[in-house]
Amino acid sequence: MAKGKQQLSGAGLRGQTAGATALCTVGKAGTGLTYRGYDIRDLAEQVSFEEVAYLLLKGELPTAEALDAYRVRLAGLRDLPAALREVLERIPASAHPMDVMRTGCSFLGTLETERDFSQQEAVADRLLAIFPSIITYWYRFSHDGQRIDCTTQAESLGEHFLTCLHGKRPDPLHATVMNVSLILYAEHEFNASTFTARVCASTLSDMHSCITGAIGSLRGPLHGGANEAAMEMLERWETADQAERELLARLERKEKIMGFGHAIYREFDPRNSVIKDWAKRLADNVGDTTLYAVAERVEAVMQREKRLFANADFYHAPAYHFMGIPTKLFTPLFVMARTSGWAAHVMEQRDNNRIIRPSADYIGPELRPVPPVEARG
Ligand SMILES: CC(=O)SCCNC(=O)CCNC(=O)[C@H](O)C(C)(C)COP(=O)(O)OP(=O)(O)OC[C@H]1O[C@@H](n2cnc3c(N)ncnc32)[C@H](O)[C@@H]1OP(=O)(O)O
Ligand SMILES: O=C([O-])CC(=O)C(=O)O
Repeated sequence: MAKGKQQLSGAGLRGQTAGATALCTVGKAGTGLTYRGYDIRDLAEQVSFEEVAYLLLKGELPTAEALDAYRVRLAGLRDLPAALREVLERIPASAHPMDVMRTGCSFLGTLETERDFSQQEAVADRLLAIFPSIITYWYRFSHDGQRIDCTTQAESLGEHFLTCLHGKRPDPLHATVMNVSLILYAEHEFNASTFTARVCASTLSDMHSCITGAIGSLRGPLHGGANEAAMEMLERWETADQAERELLARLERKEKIMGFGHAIYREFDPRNSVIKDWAKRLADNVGDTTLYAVAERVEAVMQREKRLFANADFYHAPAYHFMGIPTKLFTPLFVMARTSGWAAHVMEQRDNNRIIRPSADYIGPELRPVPPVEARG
């Protein structure tokens, strides 16, 4: 019993420092979020996702000239190799899009293997540029039988995604929200998926393996999968009152409510108010009278009943929905953004590496003899 308790108190490595980073601070003084010293709210208001990716991967915000060159570079890396297209065409429509992202990343690693670490920035740029093409090519082929052209001239990664998905240039409001969303999701210190990437990097593995592992970690509903799970919950409810009644019943049954709570933030998630404002604008834009109101009621009830706040995933659900993005593609969007942070962490880990290998408290049986097979059971 004492051992079990000890185990629980250390569960999830909560509160333990597991390394150093110059990339990001989460929850300093209980609240804020910064990327390389810049406040997330300033970044979300003033720059593009491409600038943030450059900041994370290369250390500083780009000059105007460097940014132009970076945009052109990323746009030139969007196309899919024929062999990858063939693989994507074989994945059924019933597959989860996160499995498509994981497979696409892993397969690309067989075609464009990172042979040595001098290629790391090139691999990171390629992954950033190609993920929107991977997911939309598969989605459009498996759902509509269409082989889309992934070489759009869209200026930004977000617009490229929306153009490929919907087959037309996006509404400027959607392009703006997508940009903000990608910035909010870009980086978050030693969260589970980034830590996965760093553990993998610490063995001196290749970039595709690190990112493939990170995608697997992000997929779960306790992490990135919460935006999809939040949407599935919200769309069941037709009015705010119904939402409140059924939410209270879920809480009574001690169910976890996806999109609420956080391992590090204690008072609020600074990304929430940003994406919430944009979700409201999108709701007004589409004339929504239900979903946003339901989401606001859920947020209020969670605060009142559990003192739990909405995290970055919660209002991303209605925001993406209002932009006509299928629910199953919500977490892949998180991948598209977080690839910048993951790759930056892989590079940082490689810069000052020691294999990550913690210890465990042993709670199994004492030393004992191996019984012969006929004596077991
Ligand atoms: C972008 C992101 O990845 S943000 C995270 C996205 N994930 C989610 O939204 C999933 C729902 N949330 C959760 O499961 C958790 O809040 C996590 C995984 C984010 C953090 O987990 P922890 O650090 O273990 O949470 P924490 O220690 O703060 O939990 C405290 C208590 O609140 C409860 N709690 C935490 N979150 C929730 C929730 N969303 N719904 C109901 N109860 C909750 C816990 O069960 C725990 O109760 P207990 O003390 O009775 O066991
Ligand atoms: O930091 C975490 O544990 C989860 C999170 O919010 C993120 O990865 O964006």
